Order: sequence, then structure tokens, then C-alpha cells
Amino acid sequence: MIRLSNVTWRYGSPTRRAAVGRGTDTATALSNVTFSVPQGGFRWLLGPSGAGKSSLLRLLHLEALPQSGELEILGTHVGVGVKRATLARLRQRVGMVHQDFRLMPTLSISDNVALPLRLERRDEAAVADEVAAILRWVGLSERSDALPAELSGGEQQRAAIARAVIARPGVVLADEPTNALEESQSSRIVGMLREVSTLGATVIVATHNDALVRRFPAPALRLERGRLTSDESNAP
Ligand SMILES: Nc1ncnc2c1ncn2[C@@H]1O[C@H](COP(=O)(O)OP(=O)(O)OP(=O)(O)O)[C@@H](O)[C@H]1O
Repeated sequence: MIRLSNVTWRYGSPTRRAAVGRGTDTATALSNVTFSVPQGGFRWLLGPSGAGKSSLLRLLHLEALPQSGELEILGTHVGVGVKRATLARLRQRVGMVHQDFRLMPTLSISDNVALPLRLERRDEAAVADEVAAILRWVGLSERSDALPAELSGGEQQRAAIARAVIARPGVVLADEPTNALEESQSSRIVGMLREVSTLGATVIVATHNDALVRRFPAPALRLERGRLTSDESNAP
């Protein structure tokens, strides 16, 4: 479950600089944003360039804290004063998929996918089993020893999804995950993200791809200039 109530977030605040080390102005990226998504819900995140989609996903990925308003993720209230250890634990329960994959170039696909489990110090035999199972799910069993650069864009994105979901996060966020991909790969990626939500994770996917949104109908959150202009969260 994700719940935001009147959340406002400006770039260039001390919180933001401390969190990611950049941003010098005070552009307001999100203004009074209020919505909630239940556990297992799937939402498109739509809006023109600069509307605040990436900013909202970064906030939900706990890369920064809201300057005002309330943010609740998986039952934890996140705000100024929240303990670092609480944030770190919560962050492990939020998976993120980026447009440019962000796989570690020197690690094999299986080692990339294993990273979240190794961070949790899971037993290596269990890691091997989980990695094999998830690579089967994303159709990459044959490519487990390859380096990311040896894979196509669609394959790299499937590996990135495997890495994002292997530790069974309660929330999965994707920032324009199909931008660099051709149509058939895009559909496959969105199909997987939909499946992740039916398995119980809350999933939010930012996109500019209207054709994809039509092909996979789901409630949408629409941002314009940092404000939520449409919230179909209560749609059936
Ligand atoms: N590092 C930053 N420092 C200051 N302002 C920023 C920074 N990154 C984004 N912004 C501003 O925040 C606002 C929202 O940007 P954001 O990247 O969230 O939009 P977006 O909807 O994801 O756009 P796009 O679809 O082009 O990716 C914009 O006004 C943008 O200029």
C-alpha cells in the first residue's frame, strides 16, 4: 500500500541535497499530491515531460523525503525524523526499474539479479535457486553467464525486472521502462509488471507510450506541473 497526503517536494532542499548530492535550485517538483494505491494495485503514471513523474518515483523509492505532507509506504510513515535504519529496511522492500536498465556492467546477468538477495545475506544455495527460478520466469536462463552488454535492450530490461522483484518487494516502480525498446519487447515488459502486481506487489509505471497504455488498460495517475490532475485510483 502506498498513501500520499498533500505531499510537496522541492528540488534543492537540504533534505534532497543530503539524499542524492545534487540539485541547486528550488524547483517545486510535486505540489500537494494526494492519492493511494492498494496492495496489489497497478497504476500508470502519465503526464507531459517535466510534470514530475520521475520525481514522484524517486520519492517513492525513498531517495528523498517530502518537505511537507504525509507519505506512507507498506505501513511505514516516512517523513523528516524517520530513522535511517527504518528507511534502509523499507528501501529493500521497494524495487525500481529504470529506462536505462542500470545493470552492473562487470557482473554477469545472474550476479546482477542476485544482488538484492546477497544484500540480505541470504544463504548462497538459496540465492542460486531463486536466481535460476526468476531467470526462467523472465526467459533468460540461457543467458545467465553473459555480461549485460552482450544482451539486447529487451533482455537487459527483463534482467533488470528480475533484479527488481527477486527479493519479493511489496512495491515495484518503473520509470519509462520501455522507452528504449521495440513494441513486442515493451508489451512483454508490461505483461511482466502486470503479473508482479497480480502476485501482490503495488506497481506504478511511468510512461509516455499511449499505445501501450491502451493495450494494457489500468487506472492512471496523471501529473501536470507537479500537480495530480487525474486520479483513477478508485476506478474498478
Ligand atoms: N536535479 C534536479 N534539480 C532541480 N530541478 C529538477 C531536477 N530534476 C528535475 N527537476 C525539475 O523538476 C520538475 C519535474 O521533473 P521530472 O523529471 O520529475 O519530470 P518528468 O515528468 O519525469 O519528465 P520526463 O517525462 O521528461 O522524464 C521539472 O520542472 C524539472 O525541471
